[in-house]
Amino acid sequence: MEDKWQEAYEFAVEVARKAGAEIRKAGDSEIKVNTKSSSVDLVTQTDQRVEKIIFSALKGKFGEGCHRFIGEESTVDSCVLTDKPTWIIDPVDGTTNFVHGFPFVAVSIAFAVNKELEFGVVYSCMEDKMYKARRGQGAFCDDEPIYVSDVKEIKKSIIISEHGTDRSPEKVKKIFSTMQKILCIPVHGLRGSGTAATNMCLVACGAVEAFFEIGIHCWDIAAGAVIVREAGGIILDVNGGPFDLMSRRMVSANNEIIANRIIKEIEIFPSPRDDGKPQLE
Ligand SMILES: O=P(O)(O)O[C@H]1[C@H](O)[C@@H](O)[C@@H](O)[C@@H](O)[C@@H]1O
Ligand SMILES: [Mg+2]
Repeated sequence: MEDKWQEAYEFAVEVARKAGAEIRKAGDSEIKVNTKSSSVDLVTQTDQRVEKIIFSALKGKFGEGCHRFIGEESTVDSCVLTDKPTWIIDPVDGTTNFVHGFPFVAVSIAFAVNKELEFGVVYSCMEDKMYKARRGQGAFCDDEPIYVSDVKEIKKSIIISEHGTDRSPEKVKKIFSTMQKILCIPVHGLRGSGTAATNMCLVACGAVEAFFEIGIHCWDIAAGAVIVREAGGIILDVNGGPFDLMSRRMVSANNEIIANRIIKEIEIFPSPRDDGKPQLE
């Protein structure tokens, strides 16, 4: 049977690598910082320019007719998944890191058809590491197969959590209360790279056991979701239900035991969905 999406997958890897090179060479002139949802939710000209580069490469190859595009800096098509082939893109995941020269910045490109994620590509451009996965065909870093950790005891785990860009006191209180409860299980450690896409790849390659966050967006996690699953991991909603790409919350983990142990400690707070539908409790 013809494999319809292999060419698109390989092209996405090429585009991610080129986009990463553009990020690396962006000089100080481009790091003119603007803000979005809060004074700490940063965006730069590089975010906008690199998204344009990615979009024009994909539209040039696949046309604008039947493919839809969801991108952090434009969301020309609203964040509603249809059955149409849909690209879900974060051109610079870890923008704050990029502005500060903190070396974890990723290009995240995911592709969905019939509302199912077909492949994900995450290029950690400062590390020059290419993570990728196609549904049902395994996960890779620089073409080497990667697998989640086999740790089942929470007290032998490292957990990643991020505080996000919302600084409202009630949310910050819940985020840090959750972190405190997890830290004092105790786990071996808490970490965070500052980019959700990279955090998910760290789960996929077994460097950490889980990453959870409330407040991320579909473009931050769509590619990482494919990579975690194909590396043998699991992704759930923070309430233990099924993962919902547009819900702006998730737990990704090496196995169900670790995922459910983390879920027990998470203090959930509301976060408006990417697709505008009412948020679940
Ligand atoms: O760099 P972004 O694309 O804005 O996403 C980041 C976010 O800024 C940061 O606060 C964390 O939520 C990360 O998990 C996101 O990837
Ligand atoms: Mg992002």
